[in-house]
Amino acid sequence: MQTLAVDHPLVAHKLTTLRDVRTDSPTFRRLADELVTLLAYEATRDVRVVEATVQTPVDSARGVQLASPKPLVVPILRAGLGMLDGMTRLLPTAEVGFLGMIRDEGSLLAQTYATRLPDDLSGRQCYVLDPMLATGGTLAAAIRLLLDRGADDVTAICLLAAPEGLAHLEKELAGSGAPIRVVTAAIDSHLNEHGYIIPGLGDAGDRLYGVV
Ligand SMILES: O=P(O)(O)OC[C@H]1O[C@H](OP(=O)(O)OP(=O)(O)O)[C@H](O)[C@@H]1O
Ligand SMILES: O=c1cc[nH]c(=O)[nH]1
Ligand SMILES: [Mg+2]
Repeated sequence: MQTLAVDHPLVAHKLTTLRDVRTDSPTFRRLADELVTLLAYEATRDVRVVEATVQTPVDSARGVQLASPKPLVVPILRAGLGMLDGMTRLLPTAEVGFLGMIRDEGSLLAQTYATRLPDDLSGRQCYVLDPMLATGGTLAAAIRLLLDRGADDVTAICLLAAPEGLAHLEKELAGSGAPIRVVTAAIDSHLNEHGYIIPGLGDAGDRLYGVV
């Protein structure tokens, strides 16, 4: 599994404001949207393309186009939805599927409550969107579900990741055969006893959707 913490002053600046408890939900939503576009630029370095020739107004030009089948973008509801527009801005022709998952705050285990995805993902590159990689339980379950349907290349795009969550993903998904990548704005220090990322940014879904 490859992990990339994107090192860029704009990412760092936007993340700092995103963390700030004084940042209201409209601003939080805008910053999450801007951050995912910056992260998606790095996360799509391996997006599959095929050679293509087009006619310019003056001559023919050899280039590339996105390969088929089209990539699949999977926001994990609720908080992942705040990253969807920023991702489709970069990959407008991608298909979008949905997973609704919620972490039980006692057991910290992820439950899936909604699945709107193709049954067969053979040969598909998938980009999973979830702002927070804390224990890794949610993303591990989501990526496992995609691999079980045949996905052969999965990249998770997060805003914050905890070392514990990265280690969990590594353990759960090692040996899956398909390339698994995590692209994040930062790797934070640790999880607290409630499974929250420290220093983190609080509950991403609550901050995105005005739950005070
Ligand atoms: O790595 P984990 O320990 O699984 O925690 C990360 C998950 O927790 C939060 O979701 P939550 O369950 O709070 O639901 P929400 O997205 O609707 O807020 C967050 O959006 C991630 O999906
Ligand atoms: O810090 C955390 C951990 C899990 N989920 C969140 O939204 N924030
Ligand atoms: Mg969530």
